[in-house]
Amino acid sequence: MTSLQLLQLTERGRGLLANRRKSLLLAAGVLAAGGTAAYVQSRISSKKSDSFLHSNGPKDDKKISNKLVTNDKKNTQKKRGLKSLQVLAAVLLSRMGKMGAKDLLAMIAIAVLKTALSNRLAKVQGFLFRAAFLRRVPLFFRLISENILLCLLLSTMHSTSKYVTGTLSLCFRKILTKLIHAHYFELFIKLSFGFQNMAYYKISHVDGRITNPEQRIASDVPRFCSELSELVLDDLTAVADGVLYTWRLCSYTSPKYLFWMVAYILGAGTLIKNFSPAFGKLMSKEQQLEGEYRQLHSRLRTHAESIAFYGGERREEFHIQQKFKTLIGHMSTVLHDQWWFGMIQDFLFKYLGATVAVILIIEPFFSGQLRPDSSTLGRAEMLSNLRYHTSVIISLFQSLGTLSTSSRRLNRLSGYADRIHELISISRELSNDDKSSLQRSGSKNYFSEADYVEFSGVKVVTPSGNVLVQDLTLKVEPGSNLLITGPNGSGKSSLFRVLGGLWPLVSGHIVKPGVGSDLNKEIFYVPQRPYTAVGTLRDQLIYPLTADQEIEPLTHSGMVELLKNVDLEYLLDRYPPEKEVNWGEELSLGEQQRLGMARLFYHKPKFAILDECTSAVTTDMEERFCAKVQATGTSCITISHRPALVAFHDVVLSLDGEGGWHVNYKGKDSPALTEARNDITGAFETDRKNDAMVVQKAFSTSDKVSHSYISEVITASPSVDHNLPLPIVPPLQRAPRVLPLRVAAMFKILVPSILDKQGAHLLAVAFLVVSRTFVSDRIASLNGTTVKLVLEQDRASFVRLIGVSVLQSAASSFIAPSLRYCWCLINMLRN
Ligand SMILES: Nc1ncnc2c1ncn2[C@@H]1O[C@H](COP(=O)(O)OP(=O)(O)OP(=O)(O)O)[C@@H](O)[C@H]1O
Repeated sequence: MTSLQLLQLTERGRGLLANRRKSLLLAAGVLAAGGTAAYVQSRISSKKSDSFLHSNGPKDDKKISNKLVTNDKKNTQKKRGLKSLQVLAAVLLSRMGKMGAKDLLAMIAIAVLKTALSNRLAKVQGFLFRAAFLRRVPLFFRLISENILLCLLLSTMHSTSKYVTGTLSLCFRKILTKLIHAHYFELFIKLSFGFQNMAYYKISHVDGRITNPEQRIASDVPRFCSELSELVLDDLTAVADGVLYTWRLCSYTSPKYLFWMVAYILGAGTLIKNFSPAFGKLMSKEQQLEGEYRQLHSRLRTHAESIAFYGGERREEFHIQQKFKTLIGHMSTVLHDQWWFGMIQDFLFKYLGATVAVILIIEPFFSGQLRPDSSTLGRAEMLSNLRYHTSVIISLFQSLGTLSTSSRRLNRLSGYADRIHELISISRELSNDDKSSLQRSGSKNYFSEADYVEFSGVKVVTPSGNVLVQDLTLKVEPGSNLLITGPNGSGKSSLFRVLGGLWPLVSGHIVKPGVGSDLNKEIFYVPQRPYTAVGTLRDQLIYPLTADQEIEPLTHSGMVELLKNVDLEYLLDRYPPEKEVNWGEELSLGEQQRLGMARLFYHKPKFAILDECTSAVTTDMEERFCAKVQATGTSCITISHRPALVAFHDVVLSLDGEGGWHVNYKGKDSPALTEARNDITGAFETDRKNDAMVVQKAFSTSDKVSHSYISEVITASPSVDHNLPLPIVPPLQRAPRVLPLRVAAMFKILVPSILDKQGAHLLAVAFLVVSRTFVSDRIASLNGTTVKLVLEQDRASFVRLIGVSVLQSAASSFIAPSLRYCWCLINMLRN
């Protein structure tokens, strides 16, 4: 122990052993008192819960059961959060691969290097004191250069650690996002079948347990990953610091210091744990509200045109403002909780901890256990040791503090972990449902494969439990065409949701082509609300295939042919072939529907489900489309309210909206169907008229009305005399204002804005920044005074100084979190 060589034992110091005994006794007393207090507290709480269980009267029972349920809920939620965190950590560790392992190893290396460099820096700074005290100029300059080099290395380590934390967080994000996407989108393979699990659809449209899954994927995952990797780095650094500084401290003086420190940290940690708000729950709710707020904005964007035509912006703004207000209210609560809790935490672990550290280092000099040598060299050594060991003990306090606050950070992380884990589990559960509906071929309700479509005893039930169709039994042979009619909301589209596997098949048996293969190969769905994908015109036609999935690549002449079928060939002149266009915004609704029809001609499926997909196109186009589809050998299953389409179908299924249904077969029980077809097809072939032509003709016969109105307006308007000179409007002129007037105008704007909420916060920030500078200056001067008092052995002044130091610690621990709080409030108000 070289550092002790210059610190001699005094007369009073000889009673060190006796003092140690006293300290041990005191420590044992503190522990016993703490244990008794904890025991008494646990007895009281168990008595309370006993009294909950053995209460009298129904009112009491209700209160008690409510309380128990709330407590149980809180505990289960907390436990569930921690369990989710464990699961996600295990997933990340097992899947992070070589890159993640490299990052983790780099983090460990950085943590060790940082600790070693900081330790060396503290030592060099101690040596600097000694060199200055002994006036050894060359040594001083050598130490200064080493100091600069160490600072450079430390700053390099700092930014490298930030970089590695970022890459590790990115690696975690990739793993989690891939895992979520796997359940959210991907096909699963069963025997030779693949089957779309469509969890992305079911989560939002069927299941209802998760709202805003996109918020969880796009916001919760990155936040969780970056906070987790930061926590890993901080804890690794704290462990490396803790190990090295404990060893350094034990080699400097008795392990009693360490004991006191650990006792202090444990005590403070327990105190803080009892105060800590439920940050996990708060974070989870914040993300939920953020998601809801974001969703309202994306709804506004999607329906901007309709809202603009309705002039509904006030109403939409009101909704969005309400949601924003709720979000801001919650965020203010979180900020407020973080503020007061950060204050207590900073006070106990940072500032008061540093003061306790200084007392532990200096106290032996006053108690006489250690005394500086009276020689100049002895004093210089003492200064150097004091400087070094003070930073050792402060760093040790900080590392222990970091470790003890990890539980709070884990608690916060568990909020995110719970939401992510829930999304993964529900997606997995929903995809497993699909698997089981395939596997249940022995049971009553299942899908099987054939080249026709058949429903046997199928029941269509909405996710909310309403029965739309009861025991439907119907067969559609290839080459036959089915028309489905019925009032709005009777379940026409829902029948296809069940056929396509979007909604579960609760009862009955469905036979269809392409079970397990891509549904659109055999049964192609053309919806009423057209969908245009991101990409070129060619991409629209081959959707959902991509260029590399095409079996027969679509040539330019093929594209012309497809577009001609739906009168859209002009699009080829309007848009260059490679141009990616926002088709949903640039094409009219009818054009989009026609593009959807052209897509059907490209895929040439066995069955086409046409769900009112021609509602926005002209009737002649609709008829031509139906004829063309049938000519290509595709069987149509059409939902339509237009009687003209009856002619193109052999079977009509009518739903009554109350669970009942009725089937009419052409030529069998309804000759009207055949007649209608003959009539309409005849008209279609002989006298096919464009709707636009019909409207134009009708309009031209009534042109009297329109002309009379226009001519009335023209005759009522005053005539313009072109020779009359126009009046000259003088340009606006402003006399330049004098400086005092300009300053006064500026104050007129500034004063009210300073007096409003944001101005008050800005003033508070300015005040806090000035206070922080003042307090930092006072603390620096206190450190200098401490050394002076040790040299002068002025114990009374030292005790006073410690009192002042505690006050300043309290001030510092108020200032830093308050600054953060005010700054966040300003940002929130600015948003
Ligand atoms: N995700 C859902 N959750 C609960 N109910 C739903 C859901 N989707 C649809 N429904 C309900 O199911 C009923 C049938 O809807 P469906 O879309 O099948 O009607 P439709 O017969 O096609 O009507 P339309 O002729 O207006 O297109 C409606 O009352 C609708 O409100």
